[in-house]
Amino acid sequence: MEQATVLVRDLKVRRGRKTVFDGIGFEIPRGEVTGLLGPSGCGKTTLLRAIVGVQAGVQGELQVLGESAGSRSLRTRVAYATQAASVYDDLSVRQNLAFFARALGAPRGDEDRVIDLVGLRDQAKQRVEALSGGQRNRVSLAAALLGSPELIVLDEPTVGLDPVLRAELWALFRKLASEGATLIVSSHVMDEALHCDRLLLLREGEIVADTTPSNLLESTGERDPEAAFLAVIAGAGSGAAMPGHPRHAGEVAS
Ligand SMILES: Nc1ncnc2c1ncn2[C@@H]1O[C@H](COP(=O)(O)OP(=O)(O)OP(=O)(O)O)[C@@H](O)[C@H]1O
Repeated sequence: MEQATVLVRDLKVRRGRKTVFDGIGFEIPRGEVTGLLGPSGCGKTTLLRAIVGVQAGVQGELQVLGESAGSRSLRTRVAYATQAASVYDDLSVRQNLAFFARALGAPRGDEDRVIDLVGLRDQAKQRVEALSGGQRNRVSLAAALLGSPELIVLDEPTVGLDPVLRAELWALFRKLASEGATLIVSSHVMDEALHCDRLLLLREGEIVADTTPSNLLESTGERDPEAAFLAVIAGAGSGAAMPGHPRHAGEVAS
């Protein structure tokens, strides 16, 4: 069997006094878009931070592309775009990306490739401070795509975007996956589930479903992901999803 891009076993994470995860496990296959979905505060950002190796207080097994999460050798193979755009306001879009490209050792001219990918060619010469919030976030996303990383981790990349831009970004994520990249995309908007190949549904630090969009709808008998998520939660509340119980591909707590 092909090695999973991300393999998590008995993961425990403490943040301050709070236990955010108390023994979760799952695998993320290569070349797919996995949606990490769940309500605000359920642990999405904490899990993404653990996967990219920047979260403190982590215990358990966490393998990324065959290495321990956060290993030095993963620096250029794994990209992470946080919720808050981390870009320089007083530089233009192209200057920002040229700077990050040099820092990463990305190929010459890679900034223009990623500017085109995120649809910011017309804004390339504009200073970031003059962009809209959604455009700023796309600069951050473009930075994550520099150097063609194998694993791309995106924390709520579509938040605050209009429906047209959202659809364009999901089309981009699908294109990157079709070219072989593995994407993990978090969202608290359940409708975004339908764009993903796989879903990890989180609630209060527990994986309540590790499934596909079609299995989620089929197993709950619901038509839309929001209702399906609520049905899964209702099932979890009845004791079907035990805390820390490792779930298998396609399994839904119901
Ligand atoms: N620095 C911190 N110290 C202590 N607890 C924290 C810290 N950051 C987050 N938490 C707690 O950890 C839990 C998970 O937070 P996390 O940010 O991972 O959730 P999330 O699903 O990404 O939420 P959102 O969708 O609102 O970004 C929450 O209960 C939160 O209060």
